[in-house]
Amino acid sequence: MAALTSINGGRCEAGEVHVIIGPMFAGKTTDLLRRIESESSSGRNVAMIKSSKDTRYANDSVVTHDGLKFPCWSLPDLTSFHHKLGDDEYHKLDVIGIDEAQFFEDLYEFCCKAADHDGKTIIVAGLDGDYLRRSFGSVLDVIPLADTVTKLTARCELCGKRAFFTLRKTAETQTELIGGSDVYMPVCRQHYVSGQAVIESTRNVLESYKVSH
Ligand SMILES: Nc1ncnc2c1ncn2[C@@H]1O[C@H](COP(=O)(O)OP(=O)(O)O)[C@@H](O)[C@H]1O
Ligand SMILES: Cc1cn([C@H]2C[C@H](O)[C@@H](COP(=O)(O)O)O2)c(=O)[nH]c1=O
Repeated sequence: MAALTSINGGRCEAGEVHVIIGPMFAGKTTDLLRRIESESSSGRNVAMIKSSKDTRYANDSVVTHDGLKFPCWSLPDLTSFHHKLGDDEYHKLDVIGIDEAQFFEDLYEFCCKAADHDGKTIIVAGLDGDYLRRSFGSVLDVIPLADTVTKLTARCELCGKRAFFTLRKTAETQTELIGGSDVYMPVCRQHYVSGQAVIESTRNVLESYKVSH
């Protein structure tokens, strides 16, 4: 506690890190908004940040797949947040929500500084895995920093069972591809494996067609 007290310039405040993960459509943004609204109703000063890479819906709001909204800072990185807000406003903040956390390369450094040194509560929502079920960005890196981790599930679009994974329906192969239900669907394990096989064989057919024409 002595170390925290001195780090915080005499204020005896400990920060917190809470992480919400899961596939697309699992309710990560809905849960993040609910927690931020509840903190705000308890009188705490809150701010929301989302990645400026996500150009779906509004630029100045975090929006759920059901259309719920909350005003936010849309930023290319998290390091610029303190500077953009200014010292006075930053120091007044108690809680910071981060949506689309997979797109922030500086997530780990930001959470360390904000929670350990500045006494903030950080609530992070993002994809743990990409469409190939590989670790996405730095989301899994912040789990060792976290007080709590919540893994949500969606409903498999093909059978209605619990969905743990996100299937990309198109042939594009880059990791980052912004989209909603036009490009992605949540699926259970069985339908991830069968769906991925169909998409890969379609991609191979398209590739061989390109080579021969
Ligand atoms: N297959 C699905 N499974 C669960 N929810 C779905 C599905 N398709 C659409 N939704 C809607 O998406 C909402 C969750 O949206 P959101 O919080 O933006 O999710 P996330 O941030 O995890 O992508 C649900 O409340 C539900 O109404
Ligand atoms: C699986 C996967 C997703 N994305 C993108 C698609 C969306 O723009 C966001 C996720 O949004 P949500 O709030 O979780 O619905 O990430 C991507 O770029 N690459 C992927 O593999």
